[in-house]
Amino acid sequence: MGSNKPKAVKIGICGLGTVGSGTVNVLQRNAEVIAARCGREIEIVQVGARRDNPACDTSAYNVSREIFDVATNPEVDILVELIGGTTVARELILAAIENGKHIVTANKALIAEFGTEIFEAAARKGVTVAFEAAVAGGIPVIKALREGLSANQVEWLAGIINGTGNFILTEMWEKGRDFGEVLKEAQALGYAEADPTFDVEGIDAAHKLVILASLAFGIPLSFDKVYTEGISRIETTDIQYAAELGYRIKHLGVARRRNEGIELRVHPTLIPEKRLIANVNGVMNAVLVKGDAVGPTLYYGAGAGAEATASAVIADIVDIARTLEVLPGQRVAPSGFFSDSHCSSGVLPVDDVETAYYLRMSAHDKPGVMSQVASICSDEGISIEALIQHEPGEGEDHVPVVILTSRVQEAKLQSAVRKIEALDSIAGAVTRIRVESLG
Ligand SMILES: NC(=O)C1=CN([C@@H]2O[C@H](COP(=O)(O)OP(=O)(O)OC[C@H]3O[C@@H](n4cnc5c(N)ncnc54)[C@H](O)[C@@H]3O)[C@@H](O)[C@H]2O)C=CC1
Ligand SMILES: N[C@@H](CC=O)C(=O)O
Ligand code: NA
Repeated sequence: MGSNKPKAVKIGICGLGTVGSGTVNVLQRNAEVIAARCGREIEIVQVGARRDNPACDTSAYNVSREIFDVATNPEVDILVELIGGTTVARELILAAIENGKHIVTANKALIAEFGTEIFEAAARKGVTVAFEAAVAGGIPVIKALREGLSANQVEWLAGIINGTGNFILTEMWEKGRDFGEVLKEAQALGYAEADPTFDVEGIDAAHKLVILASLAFGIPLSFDKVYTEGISRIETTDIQYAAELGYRIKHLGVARRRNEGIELRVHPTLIPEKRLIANVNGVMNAVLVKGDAVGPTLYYGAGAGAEATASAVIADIVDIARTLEVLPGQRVAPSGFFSDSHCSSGVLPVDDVETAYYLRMSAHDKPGVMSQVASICSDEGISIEALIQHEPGEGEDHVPVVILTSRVQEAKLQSAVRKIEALDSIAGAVTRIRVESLG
């Protein structure tokens, strides 16, 4: 009598860096439990890597120095792309799809910028593309949005979605460490992107935000429309003033549905310290999603790192393995929506966005300065909700002044700041950081 056990699913892994080696290690260590959950074994039939990585043992596998061998290997059911970037990775994935392979990738840049092309190619070939590891590392937030929250109209989402950035801000706040030194540590720990500018200038978070927004609202992937600001200009002084006012500074991605369109923005943000998300530290990420039916939900976990990310990569492999024999139309679509034109809302220009603001300026220590600033704010319809002004230091004639404003439209805030900076009694530029209550 023959066995009814389904045949193993055969995977090819391309890229043996941080995530690739983590994936090999977790697949080896947890092979039994993964196979039990999957209903079949997962067999690595080929690894594409320029060189071996001492962090994992691939001696039992067929290792090719040419990753495109994996895309053409007739044995491979699923190609796992872990090389990163948007050039070779795009060609590799399109070649693999053309050869009928399913795809698992951790590559947010690629999905955010070329996802539409890749999903269309996959749909034509009846294969699937899975990318849980692309957003918030090990947190199953893509699955939550695509499946767990499918009954909801998502009203907004906000997340700490870059582990490197959160690690840097946390170390600056908790230990007063220097920005550059902490970034180097994040690179050594394998958290940072190949080009760490992506982490510190908000580009990586913007990639992730457009993926989340597309899944949440059914809008096209629109990376070019995200307002993007990073953490590179955050100073320890601002972290300390924010704390004095009862806030933490976090780098946040925000996507909000409004009647006029969708807000898509990533930037440093003051968040009231009593919010759970304000206390998400180190490499941890968290995503808040507000659905009309379920209300607010929060997803928390490691946003980067070898095994945390491997956890998401392998969950995608398991998902595909479970539905290998299912007809393509019966699988969950990569975008979570079967209708292409689910939502026609456009992305709003940042000038239309309304938030409260933290402003820090250096003011001449003489009477009347604050009334000039207050009068400029009032002319733009801005009220001052809180103010910090310390005594000047010995021999100093300028003092730092910190203001928390009411909610104000971006364009009006910028106009007020220009007028404040033009005052003789204000030295240099005004530091501005948005404030979100997330209530
Ligand atoms: N490191 C992390 O914590 C996370 C990374 N990701 C994503 O996972 C992907 C991989 O990231 P890491 O493992 O951190 O990068 P990595 O730089 O550690 O590993 C990439 C590997 O791919 C190899 N590679 C690059 N181009 C190649 C080519 N043309 N042929 C053969 N090998 C090639 C490199 O030699 C390297 O070993 C990226 O898309 C990244 O954004 C996603 C979530 C978390
Ligand atoms: N560089 C990224 C890695 C995970 O996506 C980060 O720091 O979050
Ligand atoms: Na994830």
